[in-house]
Amino acid sequence: MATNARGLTAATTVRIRDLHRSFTDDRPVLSGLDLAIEPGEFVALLGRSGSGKSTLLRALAGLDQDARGTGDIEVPEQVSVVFQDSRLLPWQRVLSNVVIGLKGPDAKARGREALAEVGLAGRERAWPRELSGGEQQRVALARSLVREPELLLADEPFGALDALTRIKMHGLLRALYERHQPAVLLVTHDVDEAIVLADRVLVLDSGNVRTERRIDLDGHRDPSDPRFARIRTELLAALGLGADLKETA
Ligand SMILES: Nc1ncnc2c1ncn2[C@@H]1O[C@H](COP(=O)(O)OP(=O)(O)OP(=O)(O)O)[C@@H](O)[C@H]1O
Repeated sequence: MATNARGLTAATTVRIRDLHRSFTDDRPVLSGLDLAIEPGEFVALLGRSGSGKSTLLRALAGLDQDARGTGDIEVPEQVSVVFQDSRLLPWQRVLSNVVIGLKGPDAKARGREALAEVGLAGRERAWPRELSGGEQQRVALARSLVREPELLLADEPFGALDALTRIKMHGLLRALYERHQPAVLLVTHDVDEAIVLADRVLVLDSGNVRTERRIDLDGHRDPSDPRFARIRTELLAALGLGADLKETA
């Protein structure tokens, strides 16, 4: 089987073995976590507040200098990260933000194409402050995808958006995902968001993945579909919430 530069087999994009992370001596955040993500697989990660979702994502992104711990982490060469805030540079125009650090004579053309893909053609010369929160997140997505990542890490990318914009962003992310086919790890509090978007949903609890649910709904995923509702109930139970509390975890 083919292997890439870091020795991963072609059938795996992410592999984590026996991952331990903590910030203090008395309380481990991740304890013995194993995880594999296949190429092009969309995985959502749920868990109560403080369960270690961001810690796991940051470990995969190599951004966890504050944490101590052991374990093997294998990720592909090209990894992009999006956060809840767009992290655009306010002194750079939109197109410059998208292509920042990107090499090659066609960087700007690729940046323009990425902006068109997220519905922002014509806004290349705008300043970040001239865009709405949703538009700024679109720019952040364009900046991630223009690098054609094999792995996209997303830490509550829609957490700060209003409900309507969030639904639109779900459609956009799913369309971008289908076109570019990166593996995705999406951290979210929103159970419905996880079911709408992911192929597989994991629930993190007490330092490890305690529940894993493949989303076997084909085509358009409708929250009013009884099968969707059943999966939601299952995941809410895994989060320790009753069926009557279904908005967020
Ligand atoms: N830099 C840090 N220094 C000290 N403790 C930290 C640090 N980052 C995270 N922690 C602690 O680690 C635990 C897990 O945090 P983490 O942010 O991974 O949880 P989370 O599941 O993403 O939470 P939330 O859903 O609220 O964002 C928390 O108890 C948090 O206080």
